[in-house]
Amino acid sequence: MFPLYPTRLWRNACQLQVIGQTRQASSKRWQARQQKDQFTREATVQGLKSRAAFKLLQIDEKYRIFKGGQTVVDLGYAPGSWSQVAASRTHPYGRVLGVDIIPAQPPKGVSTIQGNFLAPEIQTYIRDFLRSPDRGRPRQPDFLQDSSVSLLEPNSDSECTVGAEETSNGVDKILERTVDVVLSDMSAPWYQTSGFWKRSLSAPYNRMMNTSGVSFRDHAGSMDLCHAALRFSSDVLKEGGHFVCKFYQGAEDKELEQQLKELFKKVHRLKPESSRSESKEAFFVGLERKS
Ligand SMILES: C[S@@+](CC[C@H](N)C(=O)[O-])C[C@H]1O[C@@H](n2cnc3c(N)ncnc32)[C@H](O)[C@@H]1O
Repeated sequence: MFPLYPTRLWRNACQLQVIGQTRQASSKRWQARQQKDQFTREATVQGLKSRAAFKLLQIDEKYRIFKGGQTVVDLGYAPGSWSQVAASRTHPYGRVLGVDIIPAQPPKGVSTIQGNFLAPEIQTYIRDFLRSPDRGRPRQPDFLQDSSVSLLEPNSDSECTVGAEETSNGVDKILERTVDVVLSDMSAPWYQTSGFWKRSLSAPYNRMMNTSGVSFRDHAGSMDLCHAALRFSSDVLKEGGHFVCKFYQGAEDKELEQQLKELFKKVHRLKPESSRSESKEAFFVGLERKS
């Protein structure tokens, strides 16, 4: 029997129900928006793990960051569409290492590490992986395998750089800079408390939200992740290597841009067409790491 006069517990229960309904409504709106979105539809058609692929494809179209044979590190790879693009662009001798805090099915041809990139022990593990030049690299071209991202044609000027640019064991012995491209699409994950929660390796988005929706919080969180990605790049990127980093715009992004300019010959700030206009996300591209 419901109490005649609402108790505090009862009022709280009603409030929780309203919050639950609002969250369900917003997740329904999110699903409806996804269904209408042209990039989401295109991603499904092309066998890509998410629409995020098009942001990287548009960046690569503009700045030509990928070549065959490169070593690419993809920070915050899940569900894996950037890694799919990188694997396809660096095919057949390239290697792609994805790192994510949440478990996700590794895309084909991609090595992955699950862990918090901000944790020093995880970074040590990543560096150990990268130090062995052949770890995660295909021994021979995988011509016979049918690529699930066959519609992503490699750049016409692709070439295999293994053995051409590197020292005999593939490692820059002095600085241990083994990486050609660092990508970071990290944004602090927020657990969903209701909605379409699902226990699944192949749909990690269904367990997480990418942002809190509070712009200062998202900006501050993204600055921490970008600074960490930049510090890491400064240790592992080869001279001439490139850096792509998603960030949420705010008061501190100028300082990050300045730091990028110290490390790279050219720095661009952009918002690709496929990035939702209402979102504060934008991207920095650092081209050609200085010596
Ligand atoms: C927008 S999603 C990346 C989408 C991905 N680029 C793609 O194309 O499929 C952001 C990812 O960053 C990951 N992430 C956030 N903070 C992280 C951290 N500290 N360490 C590792 N991964 C992190 C999240 O778990 C999430 O999967």
